[in-house]
Amino acid sequence: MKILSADQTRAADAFTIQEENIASFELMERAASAFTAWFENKFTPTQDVYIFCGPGNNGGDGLAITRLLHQRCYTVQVYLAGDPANASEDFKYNHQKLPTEIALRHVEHESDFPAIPAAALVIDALFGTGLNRTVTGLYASLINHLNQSAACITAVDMPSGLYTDKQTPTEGAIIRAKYTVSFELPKLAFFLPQHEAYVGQWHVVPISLSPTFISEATTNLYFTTAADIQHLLKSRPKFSHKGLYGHALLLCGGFGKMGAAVLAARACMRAGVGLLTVHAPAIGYAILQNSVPEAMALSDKHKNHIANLPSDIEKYNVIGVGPGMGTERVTKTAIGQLLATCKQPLVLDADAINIIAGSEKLKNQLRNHEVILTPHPKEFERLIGKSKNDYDRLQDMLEFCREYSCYIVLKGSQTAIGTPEGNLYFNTTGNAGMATGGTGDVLTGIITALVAQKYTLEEACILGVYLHGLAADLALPDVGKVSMIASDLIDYLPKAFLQVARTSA
Ligand SMILES: NC(=O)C1=CN([C@@H]2O[C@H](COP(=O)(O)OP(=O)(O)OC[C@H]3O[C@@H](n4cnc5c(N)ncnc54)[C@H](OP(=O)(O)O)[C@@H]3O)[C@@H](O)[C@H]2O)[C@H](O)CC1
Ligand SMILES: [K+]
Repeated sequence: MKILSADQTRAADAFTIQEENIASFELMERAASAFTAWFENKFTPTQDVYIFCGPGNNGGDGLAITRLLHQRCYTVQVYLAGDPANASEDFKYNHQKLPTEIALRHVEHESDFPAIPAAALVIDALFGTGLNRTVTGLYASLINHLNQSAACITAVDMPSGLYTDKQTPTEGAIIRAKYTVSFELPKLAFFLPQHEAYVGQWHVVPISLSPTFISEATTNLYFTTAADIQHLLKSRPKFSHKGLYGHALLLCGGFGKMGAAVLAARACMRAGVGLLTVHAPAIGYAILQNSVPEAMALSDKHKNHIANLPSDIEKYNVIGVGPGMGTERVTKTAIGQLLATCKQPLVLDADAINIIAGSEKLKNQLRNHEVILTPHPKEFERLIGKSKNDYDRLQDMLEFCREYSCYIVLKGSQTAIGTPEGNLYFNTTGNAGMATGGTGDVLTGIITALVAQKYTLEEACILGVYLHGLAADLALPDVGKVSMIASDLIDYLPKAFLQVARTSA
């Protein structure tokens, strides 16, 4: 699914209004009704509601929501910050439609700020996608006043003070919402870790914006939904044999870190690879054969670290490298030999990335391969350098993907996938239980298995990241966020595959 910019959203509004031959206030009514449906599903009318409106259409939404919640027996107080003379047409329309028993109270001084009870519900309808400068003055004081209340804040469309799709100047005040309810499609700002405190948990409600406009809109920004995944998963013909599903090689493991190799190998098998061979240091041979009997094992001549490559490396159709591997000199030499000789697609993770990050020569050799890199933010920083903020980091990532013609899976609470063509895909599955050792090794095994099964590198990244997070979501009710371990993701991977297969049937 596409992520549209603020300008594109405004254009979508105009296109929809014209295409359906409706008035703009009718589209606003759709937005307000959709928000209200979400709100009343979340909160019962037992808590007082305080709604704060700006002078534009975000505020117009706020007035319409006031009316709709009042009709649903919520106790609502509504406040206007800003000059009503500057109000938008649709704001004025909804102002006239306010029930007479509801007074729109003007906030002109800090003394007009209402005391907000901790148990109250606040709806932030000050600014949305029309924010065009830093919030200062009375607006900033009001936002700070709301943030300092213990009330639960739900933002309409955007947390006021936050830009929709570019870096917000840090000196401005920004609403810290517990929930943000946006319309039709999520905003780019929702996917950036730096905004979590402002956006909170984001939700999107449909308002039937023109499908024609959306399908014709150009963007390089996407977020992955179950609908997107459905057509990706390949079905398996009745007369299948393991040769059809690839033979992967994993180069991984090291002294004291053989668990990473076991996790990657188990995940690779559970993700459907036909055959798997794991090449690990000699100390890992028995461990692998005992822990992952489904995989074949090769023992490096070196006892504790990977120092050599298998002699028949050309027989594998994908090579996953890195989990638990370490960065010993002998291993660096082996990585250099791999990049200089092998022709297969590579999935590079963890210490394989750290080794490459330390050598311009090795980095330049990425250009000669089909490569997926799966760094966490620290490994990313070693590889590409420190970015000023999350927007710059995404641009830096796309620049690297383009320059080295590779795919990057930047792991995080909403993993971002960059492609050589300059596209960005944000994942929507997963949870905080995944913040535990070994989950990256599991992802490497999954993506390696998908490439072995002839998914394109882009498909393997999108599908692998989605299934990895979905497995964690399926595990959550049974193991919880605190007790979740990497092995749970492997154990729930079959259910994740079955769930995606069911929806695609
Ligand atoms: N398809 C949809 O998503 C729909 C969204 N809707 C809602 O409409 C808003 C966008 O409304 P808009 O009127 O364009 O803008 P805002 O309401 O966000 O802002 C109002 C005006 O505020 C001024 N402004 C901007 N930044 C500041 C600031 N830092 N300090 C003070 N004032 C500011 C600006 O006017 P100026 O003349 O002062 O420049 C803004 O125009 C969207 O978010 C949704 O909530 C519709 O309901 C329809 C469908
Ligand atoms: K808002």
